Amino acid sequence: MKFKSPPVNSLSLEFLTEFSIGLEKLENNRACRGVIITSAVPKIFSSGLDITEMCGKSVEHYGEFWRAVQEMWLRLYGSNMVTVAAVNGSSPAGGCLIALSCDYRIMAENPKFSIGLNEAQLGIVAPFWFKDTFVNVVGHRIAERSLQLGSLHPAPEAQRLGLVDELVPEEKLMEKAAAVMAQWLALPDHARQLTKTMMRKAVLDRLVAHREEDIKNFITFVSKESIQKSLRMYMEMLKKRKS
Ligand SMILES: CC/C=C\C/C=C\C/C=C\C/C=C/C(=O)SCCNC(=O)CCNC(=O)[C@H](O)C(C)(C)COP(=O)(O)OP(=O)(O)OC[C@H]1O[C@@H](n2cnc3c(N)ncnc32)[C@H](O)[C@@H]1OP(=O)(O)O
Repeated sequence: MKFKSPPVNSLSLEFLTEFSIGLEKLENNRACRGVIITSAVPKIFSSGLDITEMCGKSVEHYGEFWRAVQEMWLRLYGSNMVTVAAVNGSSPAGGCLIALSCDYRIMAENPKFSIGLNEAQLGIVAPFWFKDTFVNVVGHRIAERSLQLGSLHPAPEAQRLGLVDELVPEEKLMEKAAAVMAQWLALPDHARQLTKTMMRKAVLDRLVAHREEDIKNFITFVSKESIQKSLRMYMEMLKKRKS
């Protein structure tokens, strides 16, 4: 799957819905045993959740948007397929969550590309299931420090922390992703799938059990004037940085 929503592959409601439907179709296709996720937008894997979806909208819209974010994660993290992220650009916040939800992460070895859960820098808090996914990849201590600081890690640091599994030159990224996919697909599906479920079930079940409460929390949180102000200021900062 190649993300192609310029300029930055931000995860809008429309993008998330299309992504989830795409994953569902592949999941239901018995001929498809694995998926490599990458980007067709130069230098950007995904800029994370579309901030405009969280600014100045109705309570109903926030609820619909958050349900779509949850749905995407439940499908990807809970997928029976082998999932490989070929991270060919920067990948903050929700973009990082997509990579973290895959079975294996390969990143282009460009130190200008960074990845991490930087929510704290926006004045918002990564939800518990973003945090759980992060902890399952890098461990509690690294996740705690990185989350509190809202760190975006340049590719070499991300590899040192275990946030990505390996770095390769950009031109070799897809070749390497295909080799990793072949290695994972060489195992019998049932054994690999049951093992994956065993490792991920507790974290998936936690969101499923608290899904409606999580939506309510998101709506309450994002509707606060202080949070709206932080998000507006962050968007302004992005635009100013450009000019
Ligand atoms: C108690 C808790 C309860 C519940 C939980 C509650 C809340 C938690 C909620 C959500 C978690 C949030 C997750 C997220 O994913 S938030 C998004 C975080 N993303 C970022 O911080 C990335 C921001 N973008 C960038 O740093 C750069 O754009 C990037 C490095 C990706 C690319 O840089 P480049 O120089 O190539 O492009 P720009 O000129 O900066 O951007 C082009 C264009 O795109 C707009 N843009 C960028 N990112 C976003 C985005 N995420 N959403 C919307 N729009 C975005 C940018 O403003 C430019 O627009 P324009 O000026 O109009 O061209």
